[in-house]
Amino acid sequence: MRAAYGVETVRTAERELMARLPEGALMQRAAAGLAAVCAGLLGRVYGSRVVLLVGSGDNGGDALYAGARLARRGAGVAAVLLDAGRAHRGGLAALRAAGGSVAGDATAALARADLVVDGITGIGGRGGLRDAAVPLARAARESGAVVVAVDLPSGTEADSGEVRGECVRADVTVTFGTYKPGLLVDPAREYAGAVRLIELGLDLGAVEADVEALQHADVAALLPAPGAGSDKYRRGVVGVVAGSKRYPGAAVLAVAGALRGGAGAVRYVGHGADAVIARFPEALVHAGPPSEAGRVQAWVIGPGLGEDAGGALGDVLASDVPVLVDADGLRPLEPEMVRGRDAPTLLTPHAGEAAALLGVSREEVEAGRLVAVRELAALYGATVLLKGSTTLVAPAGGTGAGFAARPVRVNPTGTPWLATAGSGDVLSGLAGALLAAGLGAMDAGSAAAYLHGLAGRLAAGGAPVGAMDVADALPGAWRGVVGRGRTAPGTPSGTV
Ligand SMILES: NC(=O)C1=CN([C@@H]2O[C@H](COP(=O)(O)OP(=O)(O)OC[C@H]3O[C@@H](n4cnc5c(N)ncnc54)[C@H](O)[C@@H]3O)[C@@H](O)[C@H]2O)[C@@H](O)CC1
Ligand SMILES: Nc1ncnc2c1ncn2[C@@H]1O[C@H](COP(=O)(O)OP(=O)(O)O)[C@@H](O)[C@H]1O
Ligand SMILES: [K+]
Repeated sequence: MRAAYGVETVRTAERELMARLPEGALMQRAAAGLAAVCAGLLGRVYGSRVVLLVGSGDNGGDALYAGARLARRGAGVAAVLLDAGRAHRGGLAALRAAGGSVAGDATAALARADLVVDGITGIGGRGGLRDAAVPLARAARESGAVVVAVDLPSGTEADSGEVRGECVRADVTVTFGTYKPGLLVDPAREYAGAVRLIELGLDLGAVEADVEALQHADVAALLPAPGAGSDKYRRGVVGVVAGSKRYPGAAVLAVAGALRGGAGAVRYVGHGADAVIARFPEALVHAGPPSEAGRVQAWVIGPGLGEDAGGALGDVLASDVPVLVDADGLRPLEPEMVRGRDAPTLLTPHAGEAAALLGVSREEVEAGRLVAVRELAALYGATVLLKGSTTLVAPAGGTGAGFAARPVRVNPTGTPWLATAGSGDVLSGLAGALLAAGLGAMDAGSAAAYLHGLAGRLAAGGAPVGAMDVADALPGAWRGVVGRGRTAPGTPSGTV
């Protein structure tokens, strides 16, 4: 599990550690790690040109001390100070002592740079870059130099992943002590590039993370495997209420996801029965209301249902088994239809559907995904999986302190190739099968998103794919997770 902690938690842990270490030791650890990453990126340090963008806090201090280390190895290091009177004094003295300088002309220095170190703001930055820093962020981006962000790309919000206005776009972010939520969640994640963690020795073992990301080994441990005593009922029967005369394909895709998710059997209810049977003769189909379709261990309702989702929705929500509500099933959904349920409910909106449920704009949801997913989980008292470029899963909750303390999961495996019609239907079926197998709603949602992302990558291989290709790649993704997860835990390449 990869964990990310918010600013207050990081500051508390840093204070506790600093009290046990000589003064400045932590900043030296950070600067040493930062300088080592920069040296690796430069290849040859001697003779290279490094520009430090230095804000007035400790983030700038890290940049200055790292710059001093590079200057001692023969790099030409120039610091651009945002506020000359407030730059970190010790760091500036160290840079000067090592032969570095303060740049007179920032634009000229940036134009010649091989590597730019962004030390404008870290966890102390608030509310987007201030005016004086904006042209520097732009010039860094346009310089063609490698940009290394210190702790966070300046201009991103550490706790929420929000980006307000101009922001430094980094090739690599060297973060200290722990990941911060903003490094894992879009839109900020996109600005961070590849993220490298430098351990500082913070003691966060007893603290609940704010955001966490499953890794191969975590998912491998969650996925069900049939045993000698298994039969189709014990493996879990999924009921799928999806598709309509207008959208029969959604039924096929949701059933495909459910079958590849390990369901012992799939009961399909709706107007897409002929299409479902033509593609999946193993499906059991039923024309009547869901409550008369026979026993299931979980329901999936919504993909491609069209306008008349209301009756069937009431029917499945009245059941005593887990229910996943997606797409058209979300439209008639009111909080009170979900809040009183004893069995888990998992809602899987994309940003537009989440916006409609919250009564805000889609842009607002996309700009503040963490806030939106937590709000929805509180409003509906349900687990919520918010789809998109970084899919998030928030635990069912109320508004109490206990709720706020539980981590939101972020999926690290996604790929933009998944943004294709019907791929969400596959995800619904897949997550429904995991619910039917007995996984809790958080685990079912996050393991499904993980496999779905991997399947998208496998199917795409760098070229466009359709939703059925993603479904067909699920067994390969499953095998990859189970096989690798037991021997060599790790994330797929290219993800944080
Ligand atoms: N506390 C510690 O023990 C350690 C802290 N470290 C570094 O210290 C950083 C935190 O330092 P600080 O608390 O001094 O905070 P920062 O250096 O992140 O930022 C605070 C400074 O930036 C200015 N500022 C705030 N918002 C701004 C904006 N939107 N645009 C431009 N300037 C803005 C403020 O006026 C303030 O001077 C971490 O991110 C990390 O890089 C590391 O050295 C590791 C050890
Ligand atoms: N930019 C993106 N990067 C990664 N994944 C994405 C992106 N956009 C969409 N996705 C994923 O693609 C799937 C689309 O689902 P959805 O929006 O429900 O579409 P549909 O209703 O057509 O199936 C979701 O799993 C979502 O997380
Ligand atoms: K920074």
